[in-house]
Amino acid sequence: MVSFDDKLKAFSIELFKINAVKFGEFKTKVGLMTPVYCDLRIIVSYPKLMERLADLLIEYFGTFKDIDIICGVPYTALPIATAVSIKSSIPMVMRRKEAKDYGTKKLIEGVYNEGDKCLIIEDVVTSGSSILETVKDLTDLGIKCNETIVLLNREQGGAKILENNGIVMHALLTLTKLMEFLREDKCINDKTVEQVRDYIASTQVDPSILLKTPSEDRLTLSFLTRTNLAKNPVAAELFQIMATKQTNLCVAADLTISTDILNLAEQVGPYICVFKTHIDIIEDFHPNLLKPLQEIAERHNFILFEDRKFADIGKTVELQYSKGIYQVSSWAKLVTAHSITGKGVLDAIKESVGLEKRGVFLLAETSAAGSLINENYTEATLTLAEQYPELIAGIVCQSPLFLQTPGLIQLTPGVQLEAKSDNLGQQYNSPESVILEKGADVAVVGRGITKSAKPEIAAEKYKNLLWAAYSKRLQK
Ligand SMILES: O=c1ccn([C@@H]2O[C@H](COP(=O)(O)O)[C@@H](O)[C@H]2O)c(=O)[nH]1
Repeated sequence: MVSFDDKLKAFSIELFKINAVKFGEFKTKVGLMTPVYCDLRIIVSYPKLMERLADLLIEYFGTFKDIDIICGVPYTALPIATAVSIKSSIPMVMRRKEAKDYGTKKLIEGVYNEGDKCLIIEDVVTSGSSILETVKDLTDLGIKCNETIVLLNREQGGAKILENNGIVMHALLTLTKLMEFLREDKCINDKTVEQVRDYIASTQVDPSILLKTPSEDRLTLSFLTRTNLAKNPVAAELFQIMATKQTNLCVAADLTISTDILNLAEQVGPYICVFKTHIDIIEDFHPNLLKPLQEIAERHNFILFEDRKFADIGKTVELQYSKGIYQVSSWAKLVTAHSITGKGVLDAIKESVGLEKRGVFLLAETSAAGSLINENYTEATLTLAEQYPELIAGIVCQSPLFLQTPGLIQLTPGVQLEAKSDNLGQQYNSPESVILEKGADVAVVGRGITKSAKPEIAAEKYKNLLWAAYSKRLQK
């Protein structure tokens, strides 16, 4: 008789053969490098393999006697849960990621009763946050979720995080076990195994981060937790950079000579998460500036942000964003826009040619004294932002707005230690006050750094002050 381990090994090798598990150098959706990539969505194209997976999950889990329903974590695990449901005859419910905006607005489809015990099915677990999101929607309806069965545990801390939230994880495979099977079969070599092992050790997720539920006020959630709540991909990348580099400092590189811009990027690169430009103030601008600037951004892991403040009719914004000498859409992952002309600006940025991953910060308030923006305008700007969840990375503002939308980022300019204002209406707050009182996630510092004799030392100082204030905010 074939042992369970032998069946699991044969299944693992099949996964490798269909490229559901790959080894090499891959970029994750938040821009980090990983030596192993698992894409289990592909199993839907291999019905026999899907059937084997369902059989293995059922055999591994053992008795279903205490389970009333099963639920797959959307989307990859939905077909897996369907196969398990058919084979085990345990009814399934289905979770929507977003409530429909018509009809019943139900988040959980299917038949269930309050008090039902639900087994959660997932394909791959890293931090466990997707499982927790599904569990939250189920428990809100009175369904009990204490166990999950998953195909692959990436061993990056997810099991502990789930345990902290009262969920026991049963994993068919760990990354270690999978690599063992593949090495035995000579699909991968010792060096690959070493690389993945080092990667696992260096990318452990902090188990304390997901103790709080994602619906909490954004000011109480860590940037790492908020990575999973961001709907815009650049916002997710930015949260990840902030958490990894421990910086929420954006430098405003308002310099007018190309070499000064490049020198500044190099000097402050290690301390910032965002490099904000006004590209049209550069006197000697030539498109040749952009490649080295992007190279520095890549090397120091920060995001290029053109503070263009688009405000024209859609057609003109389309041209300003993607044409002309600056070709902003080809290099700036983030841009700013005014909401004054309404939807057209956002439709233009969304539809234009350029980088695939792009995000917009909408300006809802300004740091300028005597600004004509009023409360109604700010409110209307937030309503407009809600209509473009996948495009809007965040809001530029001066007060703690959108507290219940933790996937959005608050960017606050007007930060300096030395001055309270300049002679043209700019108003400054201290790093501590913008984070703790004004609700900023990312603080923009321009002249406080660029006018300093040693910008790298000033940047390090602002970085430390801003991060300390953010850490204090989390402990409140
Ligand atoms: O309300 C706003 C929106 C944008 N800014 C920009 O931030 C920097 C601030 O530079 P400092 O030298 O720190 O004053 C600058 O690029 C502005 O265009 C802002 O100040 N206020």
